[in-house]
Amino acid sequence: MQDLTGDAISRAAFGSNLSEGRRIFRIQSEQVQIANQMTNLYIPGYTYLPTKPNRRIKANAREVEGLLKGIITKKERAMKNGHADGGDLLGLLMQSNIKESKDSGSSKTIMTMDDIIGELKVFYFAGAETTSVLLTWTMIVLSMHPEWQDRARDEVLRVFGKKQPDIDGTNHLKVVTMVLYEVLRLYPPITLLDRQTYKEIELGGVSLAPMGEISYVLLFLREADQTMDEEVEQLRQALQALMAMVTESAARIRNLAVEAFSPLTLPEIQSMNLALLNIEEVATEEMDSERVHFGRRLSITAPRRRGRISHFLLQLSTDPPSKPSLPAAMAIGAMLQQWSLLCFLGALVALWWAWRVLESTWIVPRRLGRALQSQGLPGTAYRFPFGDLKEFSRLAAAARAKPMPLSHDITPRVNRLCYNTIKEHGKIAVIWLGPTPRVIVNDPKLVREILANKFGHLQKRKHNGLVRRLSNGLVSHEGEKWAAHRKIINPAFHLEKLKKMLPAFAACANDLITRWVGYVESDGAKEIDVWPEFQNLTGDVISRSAFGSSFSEGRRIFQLQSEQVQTIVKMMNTLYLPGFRFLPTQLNRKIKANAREVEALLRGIVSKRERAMKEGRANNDDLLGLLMESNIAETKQAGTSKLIITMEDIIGELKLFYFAGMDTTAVLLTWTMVVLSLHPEWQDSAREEVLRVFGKNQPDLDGIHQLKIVTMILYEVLRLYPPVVQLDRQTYKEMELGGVTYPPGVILSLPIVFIHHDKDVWGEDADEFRPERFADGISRASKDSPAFFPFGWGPRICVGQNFALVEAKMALSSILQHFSFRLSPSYTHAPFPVSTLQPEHGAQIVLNKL
Ligand code: HEM
Repeated sequence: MQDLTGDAISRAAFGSNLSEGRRIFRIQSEQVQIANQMTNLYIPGYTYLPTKPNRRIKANAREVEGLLKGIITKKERAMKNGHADGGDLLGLLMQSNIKESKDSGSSKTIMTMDDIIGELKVFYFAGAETTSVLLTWTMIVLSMHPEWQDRARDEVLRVFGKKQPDIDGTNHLKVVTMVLYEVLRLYPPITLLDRQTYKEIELGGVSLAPMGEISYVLLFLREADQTMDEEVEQLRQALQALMAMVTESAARIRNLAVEAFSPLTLPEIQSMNLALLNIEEVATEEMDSERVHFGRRLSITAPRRRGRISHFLLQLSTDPPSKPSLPAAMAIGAMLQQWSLLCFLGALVALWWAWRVLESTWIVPRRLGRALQSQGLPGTAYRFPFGDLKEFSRLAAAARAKPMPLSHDITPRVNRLCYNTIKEHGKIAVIWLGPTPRVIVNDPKLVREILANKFGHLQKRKHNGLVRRLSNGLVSHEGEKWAAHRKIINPAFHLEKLKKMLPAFAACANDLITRWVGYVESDGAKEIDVWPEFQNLTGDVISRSAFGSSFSEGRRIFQLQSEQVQTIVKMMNTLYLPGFRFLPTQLNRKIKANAREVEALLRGIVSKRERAMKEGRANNDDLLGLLMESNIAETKQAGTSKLIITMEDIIGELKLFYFAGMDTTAVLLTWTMVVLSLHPEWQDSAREEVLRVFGKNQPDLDGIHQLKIVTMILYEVLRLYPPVVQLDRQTYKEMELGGVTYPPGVILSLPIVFIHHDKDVWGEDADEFRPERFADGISRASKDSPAFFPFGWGPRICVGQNFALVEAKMALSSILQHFSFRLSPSYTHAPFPVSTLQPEHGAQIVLNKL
């Protein structure tokens, strides 16, 4: 119900920007949870402390505001260009704001951007949670009273039959309305309303002074020991009594406070090793700047604050404690000893860190650079400490700044530094993105040799701990661990297992089509940005096929994983210094908090499944079930009692499925839509094939295997726009390759996108879209066969390639059955590599219902 009402607000507020809306409502729900945890004890100024909940709240608020700002700006632009539909809440709000501002004759709008953001945030707070608890209690109450459930159903069926409820009909629902009223009476979503007196008022014969609620009680105990428990308890009781009285009437505070404290004698107070006791309470003007003394050490002060409200301070002075203390000289000596030990340890850590930095940014790169140069390898020389990183960023920024024509010749935009290097130095050349040499290997034969890795001299690049938190699974394992995991994971992706997941693929594709039909029906033709739509689709597909029914938790995971990708990619394109991940920077904290949340969600899902399997009530047709079954089978075969893949390992693999399977397939579908819009003749042939094979029926696996043209098109899109533009391997032992001896520690960069566009390999038409080159299969498509590596090659080839291709064919077939499409005039062609090759400004496509 939370999902439902959040979606309802998102759609009602933002129309087609639904996916951003969803993310906002999730963050807002989290904000409510954190705020609820914090309401118990609030200390003024607390919001400024860098505590975990405070940081989280601020980061969340920034993200929500950023998202809302983006949506509003987009809407403003669309309104200016006259192609905004104003049918959603945001549109109506903005139109009304403009109209009211015009009517009032002012040049500035009445509501600023910040005001609008504030209002939108309130819609979520006020509209999502309240309506969802109403629905939830209604379901519970109607389950407890089936006779009312039946009456409500009879009424609904009488009014609507099985048709979609409409607004006229809802006005005729009498029983349903009565039920909802009664639920609202018994379970009001908001249980309590508060108001604060601001001037003196009379209410029910009692005069209430202007007064706030108790803001907090702070007990500050220093060096307390057990013998004081009793006295502390006494004082605590007195404080509670005081608080109870304070709330009665501010006018009577002083007298009652004295009463409460008079039983506490001075010797009692003195016997306590209580250095400071501090109560702050919002009080009245009457108490203003008044100090009331209790004996010698206890006083109450009420300093003025901002005229109207003042603070009420109860204080014990800090006389020397009665406990015998260390002689001053000894205490100072002990402190110095501790201090010098700390300094010494600090200096050791600093020295170690300085050595690590020097070694990694100066000694090692110079040694490796000399080893490569001496063999005549062309390329750039190392420059401390960034190498070509700054040039890389400058060229990337320059390439991004310019729009590119609607052509498939994308390599100069995707990686300008690599493009320039290949042009200047040839197909094998060195560059330095930071202090590690990177050899570009733009040769399919050598790429196959590297990916085959027959002698085990190569490994995946070792990423730092933060990157590993994104996807610590198969893709980053090496050696025996990789082999054991791959053996267990492989069966889960076999074609016959995909058959079991097909209903999940179909359900997600149907959701997408229903949503798109909804968009189009209201407008005839409709422009949508298909990139976020496909991200949602592929995230949903992984969630459903990995977790079956625990699919809604899956949604939250894929949103967090997408966010992680963005943050980590940002970090990977900067210079990484050893130990950096331990610093509490905003980026590091965000990555860790997200990783913790994803891991906790996954741990919950896996434990639930383990329990269900033990109780024999698990349905193991999803990826998680298949993985767990295969794990048990392999463990039994190996004759060990401990499972080969631990709970932590399974969590790592599941995270990886999201990371590896989501954006990759989403960009494949996105570029396919763009390319088929540019080449309508291929769109038509693909549609003819799909209609010939399936008619208007739901695509099935047998039919999917018969799709020849669709397959050729997907291959050609994967060639021109490979989702993974480059693969990296790092030498781990000395090795020989193409006549050069590489020392350990060199990165071999395999620029898939450059190989896929190389005219020497594919012919003069390499930059053109010609799916027919795949008519006789992959190996005949290029001169130097095979030179097609979208899923990698060799033992580490993508385990999910069948999954991705079946998913893409299912989605594309469903789209072709229902729509024709073309590029929108607002589309800007801007392929850009983030972790995958993404459309930088989205992919705006105009859909026409067939
Ligand atoms: C169009 C979609 C996809 C593309 C282009 C793609 C591409 C790749 C590539 C290039 C690799 C090799 C990485 C390397 O050698 O360094 C890889 C590995 C991998 N992919 Fe995919 N992938 C796609 C979809 C998926 C899906 C849907 C899943 C899972 C649900 C998946 C899971 C994996 C895994 C687990 C590995 C690691 C294999 C290993 O190291 O043994 N991929 N993928």
